Amino acid sequence: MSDSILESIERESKSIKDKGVIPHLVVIYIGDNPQIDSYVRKKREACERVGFKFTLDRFSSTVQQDQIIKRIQYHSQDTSVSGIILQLPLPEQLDSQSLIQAISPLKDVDGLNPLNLAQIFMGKKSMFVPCTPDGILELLRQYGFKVEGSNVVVLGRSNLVGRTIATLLSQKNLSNQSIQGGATVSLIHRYSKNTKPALKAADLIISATGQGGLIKKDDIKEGAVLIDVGISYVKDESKKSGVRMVGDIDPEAYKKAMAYTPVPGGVGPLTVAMLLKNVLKAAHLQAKIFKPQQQQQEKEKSQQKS
Ligand SMILES: Nc1nc(=O)c2c([nH]1)NC[C@@H]1CN(c3ccc(C(=O)N[C@@H](CCC(=O)O)C(=O)O)cc3)C=[N+]21
Repeated sequence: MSDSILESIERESKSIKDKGVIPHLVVIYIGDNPQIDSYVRKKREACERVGFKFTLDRFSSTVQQDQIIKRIQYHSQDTSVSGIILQLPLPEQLDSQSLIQAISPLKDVDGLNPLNLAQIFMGKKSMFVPCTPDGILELLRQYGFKVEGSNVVVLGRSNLVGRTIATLLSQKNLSNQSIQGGATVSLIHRYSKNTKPALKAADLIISATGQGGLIKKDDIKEGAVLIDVGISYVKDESKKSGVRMVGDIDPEAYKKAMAYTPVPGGVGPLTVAMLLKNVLKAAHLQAKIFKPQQQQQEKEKSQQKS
C-alpha cells in the first residue's frame, strides 16, 4: 500500500512540478540516536523516490529553545519550503508544544499544530491529519473494515498516534472524510486497570506503546484485526546492529487474527507515504496562497524599475 501511495504521489506531483514548484520537506532533528537516524533516512529516501526536495536541519541535544524557534520561523517564512516536521521526542530542556506552535499551520505536515489538531477533535476537516492515524484510516478503508459499531481498543495516548486515532474512529464523520467512523473506542494507557476484558472484546486493536510483545495471543479474540504501531528493540546477535526491531504485538497473536500489520514492514512505511501526501498537499496550498502574492511583489518591483 505504501508503495502504491508513493507512486500516486509521484504522478500527482507532476502538475505542480510543471509549474516550477518542487515540494520540499524540512525535517528538524535534535540530538543523536541511531534509531531516529533510520526514520529520518526513510523520509529522505521517500522524498528522493518521488522527486521532492528534502532538507535535514540538525542540532545537538544541548541546543536552546529560542534557537530552534528561530529556525522554525525561518523555514515557515521560506517560500521554497512546503512542509516542516519536528522529529519527536525532544531533549528535556525543550518544550515541544511551543516549538510545534511556531510551525506555520500551512506547513504543519505532521498535523500537530493546535490549529490543525483541534479541528480533528472538534470533528471538523483538518488541513493535515497526523500521518500515522491517516495511514491507519487509509488501511481500514482499502481493506473494507467496517468501523461503525465496532469495538476498538487503542493502546497509548500520544497526540501523534493514540489519542488522535481514538478520537477519529469514535466520530461519525471523520475529518479526512474517506471512511465512516462510529466505533466504540477504549483508550488504554499505563494507568489503566483490568484491561483484559476490553482487549478480548476488541474487533480492532491499535497499539502504539513501544512495549515489545505487550499483547499476547491469549489477550485477543479469534478474528480480531491487529494494527501494530509500536517500535522497540530487542538484543539480536545475528544482526549487524546487535538489535532487532519488534512491535507491541507478539507475532504468535497473528495466528488468531483476521488481519494484521507487522513491525517492521507495516505502519512505518505507510506513515512515511502519508507524510509525503501531506507535503504535496502543503505545496498545493502554498502555490495557491503564496504565488499570487509573489507575483504581485514581482509586478510591483518591475513597475518601480520602469
Ligand atoms: N514529528 C514526528 N513525526 C513522525 O512521523 C515521527 C516522529 N516525530 N518521531 C518518530 C516516529 C517514528 N516514525 C517512523 C517512521 C518510519 C518508520 C519506518 O519506515 N519503519 C520501517 C523500518 C525502519 C528501519 O528499518 O529501521 C518499518 O517499520 O518497516 C518507522 C517509524 C515517524 N515518527
